[in-house]
Amino acid sequence: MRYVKVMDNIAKDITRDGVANLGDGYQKTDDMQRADAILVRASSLHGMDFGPDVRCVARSGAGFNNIPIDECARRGIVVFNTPGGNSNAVKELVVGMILVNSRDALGGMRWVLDNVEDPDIVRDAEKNKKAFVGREAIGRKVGVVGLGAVGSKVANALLHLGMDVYGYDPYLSVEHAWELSKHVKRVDSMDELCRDADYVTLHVPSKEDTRRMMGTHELSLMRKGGMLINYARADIIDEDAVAAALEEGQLGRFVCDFATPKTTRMPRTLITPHMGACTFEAEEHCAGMAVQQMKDYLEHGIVRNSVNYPDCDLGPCRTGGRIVALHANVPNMIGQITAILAESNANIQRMANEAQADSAYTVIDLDQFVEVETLERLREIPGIYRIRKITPLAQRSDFKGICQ
Ligand SMILES: NC(=O)C1=CN([C@@H]2O[C@H](COP(=O)(O)OP(=O)(O)OC[C@H]3O[C@@H](n4cnc5c(N)ncnc54)[C@H](O)[C@@H]3O)[C@@H](O)[C@H]2O)C=CC1
Ligand SMILES: O=C(O)C(=O)COP(=O)(O)O
Repeated sequence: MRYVKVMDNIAKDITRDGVANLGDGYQKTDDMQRADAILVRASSLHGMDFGPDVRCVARSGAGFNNIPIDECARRGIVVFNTPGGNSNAVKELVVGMILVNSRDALGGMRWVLDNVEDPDIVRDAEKNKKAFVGREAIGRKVGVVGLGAVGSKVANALLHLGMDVYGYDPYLSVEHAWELSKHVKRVDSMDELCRDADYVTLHVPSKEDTRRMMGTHELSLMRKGGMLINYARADIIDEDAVAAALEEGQLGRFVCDFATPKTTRMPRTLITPHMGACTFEAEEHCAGMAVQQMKDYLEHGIVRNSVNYPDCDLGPCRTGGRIVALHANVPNMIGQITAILAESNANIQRMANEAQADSAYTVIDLDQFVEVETLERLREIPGIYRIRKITPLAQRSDFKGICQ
C-alpha cells in the first residue's frame, strides 16, 4: 500500500467522500510521516516538515512557487506540475474579464440590483444607461506578458476578437511558439509592450525576474485610462504602484485573481478569489495528469513534467530489477555508481542518465537485484540524494502479463 497526503480539494472524482480515488494500492493519509507522496494545488509547502518517505510532490496546476523545489531536489523528492492542464480555463476567464470590463457591465448590473423595487425600472433603465458607456476592444493594443500555455492562448483569442496583439517572452519555448499565431507581434522589452497599450495582461510564473515586473515605469507607458489584468500571481505587480496609478487615473481599471489586503482596497478594481483554474474540466484534467505522473514515478521511476529533475522515461522495468539514483549534477557520479555495481557483480542491461541544472537522475535496469549492502554503499556516495529500488513488472502481484 502507498500513502498519499492530499493537501487540497484536487478534483471531485479524486477526493470523493474525502477518500482519494487513486486506484488499487493507494490510500489517502493525513499523516505526513507516513506519506509516500503529496498531492497539492496552491497550498504552501514552504516550511513544511516532509515525512521521511515522501518521494514526490505532484502539483495539480501550473505554478509551483508554493513548493520549495530546490530543497526538495536536495532531499531526493521529485516535484511535478501539470503544464497546460488548466490553460484554457484561465484563457476563457481572462478574455471574458477583458470584454466585461471594457464596458461598465458591472456598474450597470449594480444599478439594476440597486433598483429592483423601482416600479418604473424599464423606463428608468433607458434613462440611466448613459452612465455606463464603455469601449470596444476591437483594434485596441493589448500586451501579453508571458507566451506559455496560458499567454499563447490568450494572445490568439484576443487576435480573433480583432485586437492589436503584442507579446513579450524572452524565454518562449519552441512548443508554444508553434501554437502562437504569426499575427501576434513579438517585442523584445516590457517598454515596447507597454508603450501606448490599452491593455496589459500578465501570464508569467512568479520568480526572481518577474516579481513586481509591472511597476510605476511600465504603468506610466500605458495609454491613460488603460486596463491591467493579472491572472498570474499576486507578486508580479508592484501593488503600491498599481494603487497609485489607479488613484491618479493613469490606470482606468485593474482586474486580478488575487485578493490581498492592498488589492481589495483599490478603486475601479475587480477581483476574483484565485479562481482562474476553477472549472470542472481543468480540475479533472490537472488531477488526472498529477495522479498519473505520481503513480508512474512511485511504481516505475518514470519522471515526466518535473520542475526540479530532468524528465526520464525508460518505461516500466522489464528486467530483474531497477535502481534509480537521484543525485547532484557533478562529475563522476555515474562512474562511482557503476563501479560499486560492478564490484557486486551486477550486470547492467539498460541505463539512462539525464541532468538539468543542479540535479541529475539515473535509471539502471539490472539482471537481478543487488544486495542491501550494495544499496547502502550507493547511498554513501557524496552527492547521492536518494537511491530507490523499483520492483520489476514480473514481480508485481498486480501484473498479469508476460515479462520479457
Ligand atoms: N489564476 C490562476 O488560477 C492560474 C494562474 N497561473 C499562473 O500563470 C502562470 C503562467 O501559466 P502557464 O502559461 O501555464 O505557464 P507556462 O510555464 O506555460 O508559461 C509561462 C511563460 O512565461 C515566460 N516567462 C518566464 N519568465 C519571463 C519573463 N521574465 N518575462 C516574460 N516572460 C517570461 C516563459 O518563457 C513561459 O513561456 C503560472 O506560473 C501561474 O503562476 C496559471 C494557471 C492558473
Ligand atoms: O495552476 C496554477 O498555477 C494556479 O494558479 C491554479 O491554482 P489552483 O490549482 O486553482 O490552486
